[in-house]
Amino acid sequence: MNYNLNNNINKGQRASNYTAFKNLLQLITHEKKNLLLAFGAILLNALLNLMGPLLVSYAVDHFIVKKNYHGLILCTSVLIGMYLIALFTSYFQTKLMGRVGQRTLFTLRNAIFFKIQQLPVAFFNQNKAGDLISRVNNDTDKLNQFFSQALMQFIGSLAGMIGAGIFLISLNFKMGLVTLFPALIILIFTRILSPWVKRKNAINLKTVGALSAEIQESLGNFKAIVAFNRRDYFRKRFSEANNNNYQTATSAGIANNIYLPFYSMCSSIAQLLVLVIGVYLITQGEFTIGLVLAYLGYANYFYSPLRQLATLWANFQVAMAGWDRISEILNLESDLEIIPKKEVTPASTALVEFRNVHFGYPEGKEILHNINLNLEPGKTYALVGPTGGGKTTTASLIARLYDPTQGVVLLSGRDIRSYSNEERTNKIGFILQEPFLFTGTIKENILYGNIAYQNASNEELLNVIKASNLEKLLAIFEQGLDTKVVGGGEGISLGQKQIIAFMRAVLRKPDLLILDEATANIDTVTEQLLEEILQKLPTTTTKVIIAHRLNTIENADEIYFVNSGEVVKAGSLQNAMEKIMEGSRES
Ligand SMILES: Nc1ncnc2c1ncn2[C@@H]1O[C@H](COP(=O)(O)OP(=O)(O)OP(=O)(O)O)[C@@H](O)[C@H]1O
Repeated sequence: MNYNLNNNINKGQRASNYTAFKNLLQLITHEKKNLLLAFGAILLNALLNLMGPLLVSYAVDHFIVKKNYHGLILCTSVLIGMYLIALFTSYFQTKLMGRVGQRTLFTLRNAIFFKIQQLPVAFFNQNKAGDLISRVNNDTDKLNQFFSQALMQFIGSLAGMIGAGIFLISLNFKMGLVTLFPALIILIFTRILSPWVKRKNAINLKTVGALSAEIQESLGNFKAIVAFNRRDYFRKRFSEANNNNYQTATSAGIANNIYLPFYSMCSSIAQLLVLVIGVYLITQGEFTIGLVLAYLGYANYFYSPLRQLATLWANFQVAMAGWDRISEILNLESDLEIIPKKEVTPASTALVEFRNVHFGYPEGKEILHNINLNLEPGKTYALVGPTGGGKTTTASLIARLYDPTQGVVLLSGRDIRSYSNEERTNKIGFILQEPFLFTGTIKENILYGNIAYQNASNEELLNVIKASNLEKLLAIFEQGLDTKVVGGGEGISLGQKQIIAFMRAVLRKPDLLILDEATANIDTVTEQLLEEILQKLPTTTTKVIIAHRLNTIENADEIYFVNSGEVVKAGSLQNAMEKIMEGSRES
């Protein structure tokens, strides 16, 4: 499956504004009560504001013209009271929506993070961490801004406009239509331009992601950059990404600001129309001054929010572009689904069996071609072959980091796809080529993913470590279990990292232990120690060892040669050596 989020195939799935917004609202259904309260407050606010021009018009025609000061004071008091309540409703909804926005941000970030964690390794192969971070941090924040600041203003402005429109039409139908005509032009203009504006914002968010990916890549590889003196190269790449972001941000800014001048112009035209026609109607005796004032007031109530809407609509486009990028992740499903359990009569006693397995990475050539393989319990297997021959890929299929493109992998006679993740990882321990350590202590790192000893005290754990013959390895670290590990294992040598990863895997007592170049950075004395520990593992533990160092594999029961899509028995170590030499010469 193609998991590349920045690939063109995903663009076809982009939702319209309406569908995107509907999907987004589904995510915040639990905020229904607060949204309704805020909605009520904003409607009340709009209604109170709308009563203003009518009261002013009434005051002019009935109290000012007729010099009724008592009525004027009363009317003014009502007006002040109304504006005070309107102020309170505005404060109330702002506070409420601020909280809704923050909670939405929280929910969204959790939803994306949890989804990312469910996705298979292929997803991480195809996407840059920086871009994913930008989606989790930056794009969700765009939505938060929309929710906490813009949504209710948006609804309030719309409600105000609809109310003002009703007043305009009901006060004088023809004049109302003339006043509202520029709004029709605005609507058409907005509909035509919105997809373009959203696209500009989507491109901008993509370049923010690319910039973030660039930063992440250079920070993650700073040692290589310094060692190879590639600062200039990375500076150039960063400048390019930064420049791209600058260009797209500028054009998104222009796109976002295109509404405002046009809306303002239409608004001024509408007010001019009211004035001209209103003055004409007064001279004809069909209108009063108060009515023209009210008309101007309502035209203002109709067109002022429109100006605000111009900015809000741009915010909405940014938020929807962000939401598209977020939904791209939320809509992904892992293709490593768990299928129903179906016992397969084992063709053999094998712990792991490959039946006609084919595999290729997305958009790549086939790496494994029709492989049939049996790994028996308790035996040690070595996978050897030239660089890039497919050893790690074979091991990854055994551990179900990927599924075969064809054929099936069986674990204890059962399709490996029918095991839950927990069952499978309990049975298989995989020590990767580049072990990753988490910030914490060695204890936390060796217990990573190990439920059995999660709450064990240091003393209890030390006993388990002794029983597993690992105490000599732990002794390499001065502060034992409490040795601090920082920033992914910085400050710890690669060999030491491999020892911690080794202890982590052995302590889980798996049925199958895969060591992928797991001792490549360990001195020969310590390697001998690891070999002894491996020998003392339960007799039923199957071991798969991938190694270039031949002394590591000399005790294997069976050696497999992996190259050019094939996994074949190499027979003796000597034979394997010759095959590797041949394979290397060919490639
Ligand atoms: N994530 C990936 N996406 C695409 N192609 C990949 C990926 N990982 C490996 N490959 C390709 O698959 C082939 C086999 O790679 P693999 O890592 O299995 O080889 P290997 O025998 O373990 O090599 P080495 O001895 O260098 O570790 C190589 O051509 C490699 O470029």
